[in-house]
Amino acid sequence: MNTKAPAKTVDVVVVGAGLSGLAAARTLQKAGLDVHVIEAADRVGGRVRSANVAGAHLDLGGTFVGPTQDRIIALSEEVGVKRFATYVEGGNLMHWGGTRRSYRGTIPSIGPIALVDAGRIQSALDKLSRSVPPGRPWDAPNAQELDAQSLGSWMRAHRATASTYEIFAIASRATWGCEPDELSLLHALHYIAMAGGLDLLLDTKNGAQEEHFVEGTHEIAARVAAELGEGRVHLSQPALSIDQTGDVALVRTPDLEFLARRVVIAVPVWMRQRIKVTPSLGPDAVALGQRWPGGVLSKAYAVYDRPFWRDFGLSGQAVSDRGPAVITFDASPEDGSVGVLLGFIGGKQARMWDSLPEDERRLRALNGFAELFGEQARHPRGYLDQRWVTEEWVGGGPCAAPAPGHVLPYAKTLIEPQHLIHWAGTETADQWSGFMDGAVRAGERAAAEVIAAVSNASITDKN
Ligand SMILES: Cc1cc2nc3c(=O)[nH]c(=O)nc-3n(C[C@H](O)[C@H](O)[C@H](O)COP(=O)(O)OP(=O)(O)OC[C@H]3O[C@@H](n4cnc5c(N)ncnc54)[C@H](O)[C@@H]3O)c2cc1C
Repeated sequence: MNTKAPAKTVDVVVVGAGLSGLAAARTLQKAGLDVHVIEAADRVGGRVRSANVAGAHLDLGGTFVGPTQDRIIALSEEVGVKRFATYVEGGNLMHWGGTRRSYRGTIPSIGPIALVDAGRIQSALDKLSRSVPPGRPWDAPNAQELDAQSLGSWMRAHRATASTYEIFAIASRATWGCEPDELSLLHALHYIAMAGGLDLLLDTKNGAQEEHFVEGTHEIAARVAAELGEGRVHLSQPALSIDQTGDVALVRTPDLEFLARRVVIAVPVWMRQRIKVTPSLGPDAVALGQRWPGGVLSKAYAVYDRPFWRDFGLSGQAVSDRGPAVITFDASPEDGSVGVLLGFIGGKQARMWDSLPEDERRLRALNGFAELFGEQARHPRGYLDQRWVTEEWVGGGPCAAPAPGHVLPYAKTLIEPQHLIHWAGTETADQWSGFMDGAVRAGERAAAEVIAAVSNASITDKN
């Protein structure tokens, strides 16, 4: 017997309550539309998630923001979530080729010759990225040639030294959750262009890691969801199917049905294929969902009585060629009342480490912290890790990592509306795609599309 309530007639259904879907819903509601959000998981936030461990607040997914990320900053300010500067005082550390050294700045000091070589590759990548128009990678000169190469093969063709290659491999693991050989060069360049250059992308001070949020990033999502009002966000309700007939879309979840004038889909691009859409999206749009997989990026957090590394003049920021965490940050609260080390584990290291049992993951992560910061790091008062591939409705992160040859054929279908369906999600942004800022921008852009479409339809109806 079918016990479902009768289909509810609404203006817009938003699929996915990550920052993108929530930003879309907020904009649509402010424009006076009747909006409902359906979310597959039992919580809002998607790739932003928080936890409290041993007195510390931890951001398990999206964490940092920086200059030019205006939309996430504006949204956080509107809902009253405050920011503070990431701790950067003192020396950074690197564990490289079996030895530990201190350095300042973003590129580790692996010796003068290696430093020059890393700078050369960075300049060349930055220069090439400026030839890729944000939001239109297909318009780049030589787009085909750029898409046919991987970031790794390009570095080899440009005779990057082994150290330079490894530095950019670490950046690739932490940025895209994949190895340089797994990523289309065109995608890497487009991503860099959308961030405004490698310095903005990789730096802490004056870059994307400059600040984090006092109450955590999840609080932004939670407050936007609360603002939407009681009964507007439906948890544990994955969109199963969307049937578009004439000017109405029937959206089905396990327990609910909606008849909507428009639908905004704000799920990770590789999750699109789990929703059955009729009429079919068409071969390229279907292939997009299959050929733009999520990367593999995990996090390990250790909580200490104090940020003890600061006593030794260290910032807590480190790079390691051994891992499992290849990059670390001091993620302590603003008042330093407890010490928090955050380690990023990505790409091939994450694939190996993610499959270990929890006690083994913890042991290896803390060994890595101890190699960098000394024996004290082996004994935290709390520990937590997060493996994003294991999240049923996110299944990877931080963003899409398409292989060589997989950008050009499908990129145009990323945001092309399909009859009554509009696309959001950070992967569809043309600035800071892959970041929380891109998620908010994409949600607001999709909402603007819907508002225009619905007002045009109303004018046509009246005539
Ligand atoms: C480890 C890690 C670190 C990161 N660090 C940073 C950082 O420091 N700074 C930064 O700016 N960004 C960072 N990011 C990226 C950032 O978190 C994401 O870009 C952003 O949160 C994506 O938001 P979104 O709304 O586009 O997608 P998501 O957050 O993935 O939201 C999509 C939602 O759709 C839901 N969903 C999926 N399928 C369905 C379905 N069929 N029906 C209904 N709902 C569905 C999912 O459950 C999810 O809630 C990081 C990400 C990770 C994983």
